[in-house]
Amino acid sequence: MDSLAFYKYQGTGNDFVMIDNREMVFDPENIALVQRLCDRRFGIGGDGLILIQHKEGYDFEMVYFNSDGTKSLCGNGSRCGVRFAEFLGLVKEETYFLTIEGGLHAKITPELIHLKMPNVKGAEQIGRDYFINTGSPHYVRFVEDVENLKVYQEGQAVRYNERFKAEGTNVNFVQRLGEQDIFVRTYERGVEDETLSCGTGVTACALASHIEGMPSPVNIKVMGGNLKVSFEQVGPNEFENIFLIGPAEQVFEGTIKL
Ligand SMILES: N[C@@H](CCC[C@H](N)C(=O)O)C(=O)O
Repeated sequence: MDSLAFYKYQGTGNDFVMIDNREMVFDPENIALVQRLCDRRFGIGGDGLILIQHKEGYDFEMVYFNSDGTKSLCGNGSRCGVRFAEFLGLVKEETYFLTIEGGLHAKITPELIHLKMPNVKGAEQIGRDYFINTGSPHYVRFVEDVENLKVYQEGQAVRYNERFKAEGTNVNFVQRLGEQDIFVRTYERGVEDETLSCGTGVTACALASHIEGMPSPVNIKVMGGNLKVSFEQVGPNEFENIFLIGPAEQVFEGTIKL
């Protein structure tokens, strides 16, 4: 293989290199290649890389890598993966596909992807902050002025503290804007920087906002656009029927020399 065909997708500014790997043209063990393709100077550039593969019992399998080659559940990446699967002709109005967190359902419209997220059990309160796993681990801190916050510095201070430095955590800063509206900025582990949007992150922020009294659905402004999260509370800090809703689009396609 001396060149590789790729597509580029973005979901509210969270951007991904997308590879049609139904013929296994890309070795999922080749982490150095994931890192190189995600590099914004020496490669294509992206917050992550996604392989779309055949999988029996599912419409497709989505293998997600952060830009450093580590794996986790990616909400925006899943929404973009569904849009790419639609482009490939694998799915139409709805889909059931395999992720690192098991099978997920999604509904597809021309404008939006409605992704059904894994159920959430438990939200840990740490002082006035929260730690919630929505498929990926998320620290949530409520702040007064998120626009002027030093997200990189404040995010790193939590991500590399004694508790989180080994496994890592994503760190979200949330400002309440209205009755059902919040503004979120996220420092992502695995990218080790602020990204313009994080789907599992805004999901954690919507649930934390609900614990603080906000009803579902929660409208979320992020640096790269707008998302919505709806959910049902079924027990103390237990949530089901969680939907992450937002746009996902193809930006360009190309071929890269290997
Ligand atoms: N951008 C993602 C989250 C990707 C995983 C995260 N960086 C981690 O390693 O936990 C999203 O949209 O959910």
